[in-house]
Amino acid sequence: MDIVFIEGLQVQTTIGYYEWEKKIKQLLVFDLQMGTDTSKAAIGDELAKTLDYAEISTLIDEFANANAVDLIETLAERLASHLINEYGIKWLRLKVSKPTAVKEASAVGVIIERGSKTNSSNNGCCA
Ligand SMILES: Nc1nc2c(c(=O)[nH]1)N=C([C@H](O)[C@@H](O)CO)CN2
Repeated sequence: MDIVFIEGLQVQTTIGYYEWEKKIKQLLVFDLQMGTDTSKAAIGDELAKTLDYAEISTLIDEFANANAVDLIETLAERLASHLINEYGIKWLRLKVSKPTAVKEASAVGVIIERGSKTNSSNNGCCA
């Protein structure tokens, strides 16, 4: 399986459990790996046949700003689900970091993996 990735995508948004957090914007950083077959785009040199990382970066910014939630777990889960449904992604790994949340740490956050890397056309054998 090939991967299209986005690393260090910075998004300012409203996120947090505490009341004071609901009145401000804070920095989130997104790292995303999406399993795909990049050869389909490479054969004809066609953007339409791959996952457009620029389009998906814009989508992540808009999604985070349209979905104010308490926990980064909730944002990560909803975003992963949206990407899988919208782009037919079979497997993804999403890291959401909140760099300013704990002053003693450079970043805190969550990493989730959804879907399967197994190629369904070979009956689960020998991925
Ligand atoms: N596992 C998590 N722990 C915490 C979260 C979170 O989203 N997931 N959020 C907070 C607060 O919003 C915090 O960021 C305020 O500094 C605390 N712990």
